[in-house]
Amino acid sequence: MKVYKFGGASVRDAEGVRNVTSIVKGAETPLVVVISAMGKMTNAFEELVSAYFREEKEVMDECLKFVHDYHTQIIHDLFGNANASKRYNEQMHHLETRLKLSPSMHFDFEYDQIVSFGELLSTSIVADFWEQDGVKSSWTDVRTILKTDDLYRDSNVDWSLTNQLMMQAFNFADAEVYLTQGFLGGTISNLTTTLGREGSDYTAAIIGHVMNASDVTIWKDVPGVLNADPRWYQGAVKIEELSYMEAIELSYYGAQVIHPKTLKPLQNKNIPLKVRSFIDKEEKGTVILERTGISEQVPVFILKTNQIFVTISPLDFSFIMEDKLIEIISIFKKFRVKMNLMQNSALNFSASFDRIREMDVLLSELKNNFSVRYNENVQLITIRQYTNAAIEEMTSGKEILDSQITRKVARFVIRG
Ligand SMILES: Nc1ncnc2c1ncn2[C@@H]1O[C@H](COP(=O)(O)OP(=O)(O)O)[C@@H](O)[C@H]1O
Ligand SMILES: N[C@@H](CC(=O)OP(=O)(O)O)C(=O)O
Repeated sequence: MKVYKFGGASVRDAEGVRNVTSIVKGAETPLVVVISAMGKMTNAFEELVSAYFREEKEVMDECLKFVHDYHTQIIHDLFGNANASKRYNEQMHHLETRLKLSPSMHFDFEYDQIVSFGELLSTSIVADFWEQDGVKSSWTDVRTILKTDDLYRDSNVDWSLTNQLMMQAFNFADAEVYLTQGFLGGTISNLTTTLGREGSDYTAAIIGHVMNASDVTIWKDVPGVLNADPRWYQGAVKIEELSYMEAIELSYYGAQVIHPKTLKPLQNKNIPLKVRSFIDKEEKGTVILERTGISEQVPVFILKTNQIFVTISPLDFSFIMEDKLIEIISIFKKFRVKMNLMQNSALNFSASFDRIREMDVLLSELKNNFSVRYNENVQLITIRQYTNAAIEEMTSGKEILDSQITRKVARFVIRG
């Protein structure tokens, strides 16, 4: 069997849904199709859940209207009638009922219960459209078969339970194509969880792993994995073939095209991952598989923007030794800070990480025992297979706050 994953950009409007439908119609079966929330709906749901949590009724209503209008426009364009998707109406009803309850005090829990509707709504619309358009498929609620712990917003998969439930559900007895949601999971008590932002690639890999897929394809708005994000770097070139190891490194350093958790489940069973374009369907894309050596000798550039760069030093002029490191890292772990770069010297520990919601609380906790200096809005640039020319191109005329250079990789924290 095969797994196809379509992200938000591929289903951001009715034309996108039709395009995805035509790809699925031309696909080899048996097939499991994983779909994310439409367009940027997860961001819209994040605003909705924040308003809900703060009990700001007017903002909530505005957000909900935005979500509803966005989807009904697509339904209208697909079916010629904005009220034509029964499954959408049912899910919308569940969402509205949920929003009438008072929120608990657990933001991450509430986040998952509400933001998950992005995927539930999108797959509902697609399922109804496929029914009308003659694509025989079965809509599956992934929360009932992809079981996780209750670490809301970043849940961990229970592989043994998932294996058992998923194998039973995707048995291909009743359908040749299953349609399900990316990004979501469910606890054993049937509460909704999410796998972390942009986690639908990971869902496809989990399904591929459990079902022993022959391959997994993630359909993107780019021709494949390029040597840089084309939105940022003009003249980016496609990489035909990558080893799992290289791909893991790229996603680890922050190349947004593949979610970092995606590669491991596939590598463990030697299942190739294809990255293909839903725009240019003739394009072969990039294949990621077991291979030795490095692909092409082009430098690969990875940019992470909007970073916080913090330098932490003990108040009493003591060295940064293991005990201090443990203390600092425990605080970071508590706030779920994902460090993208770290460095230490005799008296300082520095790290670059993505901004978090509770930034002020994190800083004040660190300040209890350390002196803390930080810069906001910095860039972290990673160059794999760097050359002097590539370093010059990325850093010339810029203020470098920190750098790390190893045999294969050069990394720079740059102001602004
Ligand atoms: N090395 C890279 N190669 C290709 N695309 C990249 C790379 N780095 C970043 N990107 C960006 O990743 C985007 C696709 O990922 P994403 O938007 O997360 O897709 P989806 O929402 O479909 O999962 C592309 O539009 C591109 O701008
Ligand atoms: N909708 C979720 C999950 C996801 O992976 O989406 P996409 O495939 O569009 O990146 C998010 O935006 O985080």
